[in-house]
Amino acid sequence: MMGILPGKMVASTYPGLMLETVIAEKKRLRARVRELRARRKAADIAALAAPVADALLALVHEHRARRVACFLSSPVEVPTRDFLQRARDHEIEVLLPVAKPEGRLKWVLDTGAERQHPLLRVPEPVGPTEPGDALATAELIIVPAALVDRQGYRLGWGGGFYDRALVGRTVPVFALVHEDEVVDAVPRELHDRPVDGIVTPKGQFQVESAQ
Ligand SMILES: Nc1nc2c(c(=O)[nH]1)N(C=O)[C@@H](CNc1ccc(C(=O)N[C@@H](CCC(=O)O)C(=O)O)cc1)CN2
Ligand SMILES: Nc1ncnc2c1ncn2[C@@H]1O[C@H](COP(=O)(O)OP(=O)(O)OP(=O)(O)O)[C@@H](O)[C@H]1O
Repeated sequence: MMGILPGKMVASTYPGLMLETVIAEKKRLRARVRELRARRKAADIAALAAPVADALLALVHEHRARRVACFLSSPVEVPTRDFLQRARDHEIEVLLPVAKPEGRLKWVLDTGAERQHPLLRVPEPVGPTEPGDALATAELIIVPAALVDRQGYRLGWGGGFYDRALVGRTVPVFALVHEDEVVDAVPRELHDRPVDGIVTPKGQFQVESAQ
């Protein structure tokens, strides 16, 4: 198999795959997840809001976190707004991401105000961005994903936003996905780092430790 990066290998659950193959496979999987998500019915997604809020709140309490990072779900993601409302009621601060064009995330404390991102198909919070490395002030980080595998390797939407934001983080990071988005193996590149746990509407799971 020849290509633009011949011979560059990837340490992965897909041993021996060329880097270009991993990238193509990630692309194929993202398209597949997009397709499956587009088929989900709004009522089915709405029914997940309360159980997910329970699961996330339990996680926050378990970690005794007073400030967490989460995200404003799109209409096809696991819904987060019930959780955000309950976090507000419990005086738990939630940092929400704003995607900047250079590929970085900025963080805004949740107040309930939001708007549609002008280019991406996701909502974003409205409010002042927190200064400095705001994510470093979160005691627990909940991240979106297209897929996550049982070792905690996640596939995002290819922007590298979370890959960059999570470099060097030491607090627990949990991926929030639909139940059928937890898979056996996600293709890995060297920059990919596993999350510590997974939350689905069925509850939370610790990931299997890497072999
Ligand atoms: N709700 C949410 N907010 C988020 C993200 C996310 O994945 N979900 N992000 C993650 O990096 C950042 C924004 N960057 C993004 C980059 C690409 C796509 C994207 O291509 N999305 C797909 C599928 C959308 C969906 O499932 O609703 C698409 O537009 O086809 C989305 C967000 C920060 N905020
Ligand atoms: N730590 C990093 N620093 C700089 N660039 C990075 C880093 N991690 C990943 N990238 C770049 O980001 C791009 C997307 O990476 P990848 O396909 O793993 O994204 P993803 O995990 O799907 O997206 P996200 O992290 O936004 O959820 C790649 O071009 C990659 O080189």
